[in-house]
Amino acid sequence: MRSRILFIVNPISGGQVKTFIPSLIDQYLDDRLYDAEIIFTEYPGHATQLAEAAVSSNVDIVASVGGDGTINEVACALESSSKTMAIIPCGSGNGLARTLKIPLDNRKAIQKLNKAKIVKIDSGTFNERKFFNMAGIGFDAHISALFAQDKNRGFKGYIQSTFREIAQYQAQEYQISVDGAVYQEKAFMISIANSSQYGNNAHISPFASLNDGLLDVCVIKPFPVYKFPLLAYRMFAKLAHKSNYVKIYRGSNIKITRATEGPVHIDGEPLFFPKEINVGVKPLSLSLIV
Ligand SMILES: Nc1ncnc2c1ncn2[C@@H]1O[C@H](COP(=O)(O)OP(=O)(O)OP(=O)(O)O)[C@@H](O)[C@H]1O
Repeated sequence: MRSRILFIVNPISGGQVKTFIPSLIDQYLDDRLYDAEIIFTEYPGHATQLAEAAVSSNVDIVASVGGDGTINEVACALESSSKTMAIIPCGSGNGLARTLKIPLDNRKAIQKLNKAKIVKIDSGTFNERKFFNMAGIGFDAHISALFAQDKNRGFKGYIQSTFREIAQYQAQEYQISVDGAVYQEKAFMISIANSSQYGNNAHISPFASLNDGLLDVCVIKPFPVYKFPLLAYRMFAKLAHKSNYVKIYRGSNIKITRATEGPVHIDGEPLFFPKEINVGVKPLSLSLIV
């Protein structure tokens, strides 16, 4: 029997047009295996609504065609359901897709669905919100907020915002509790890693695992701006843990407290959160085709 698959396409992710996606699906998805439907999102949050409707329908698989933000919207609806998710990476960073080794070439990613292998991954919670790749506080939350307003999405825009802001950003004090141990840290940013990378192969926590039931709390200490290229190099070389400016704690029951409420990001999407953030993990709660 053919599986019913719904492709949810975010037309703005990655700053590239997606009009070619339906013909790629038509050409490369095996129609002996799949009965496909394709819907383009019309506004932020629409992917969650479409995926929620799919959960209570006879759709078997929901494919997110976009970046980590679109994956988050779809996965929020599918997490802990009986449905399986697929990913066709079309974002700016594609952190989760890269970690799962899903081809970035859309044709190959679609063809892979014809030889589906299903895995389960953990998901994280950041207060009441779910995340699947990375959540964070500090500089990257600040950049996410700026990037969300930028019409020119994509890697270049992200790098431009980072270089413009990095020298002015002020580190903050945080209290971090990880499975009962309490640490006081002044941090440039704190990233909670389910996967190892932010996207674009920038690995902040090279040994983070998507299926260990744990999250990595990566504290990036304040650093002189001239050290940024070395820190960036270490991330791309999967050596961030060797930096004097990076500390990684691992656990499942995490609480972060800062002086005031402020920005956070959840899978790259900016939000405003209270000063106390409870972080948890739901082991193996999302089924994914890889
Ligand atoms: N039709 C739409 N119009 C405007 N925004 C949309 C639409 N559909 C979805 N969005 C929003 O687009 C945002 C960006 O999506 P996404 O994260 O997938 O792309 P990206 O940021 O370019 O990639 P990555 O997260 O991999 O860096 C999300 O916040 C999502 O809510």
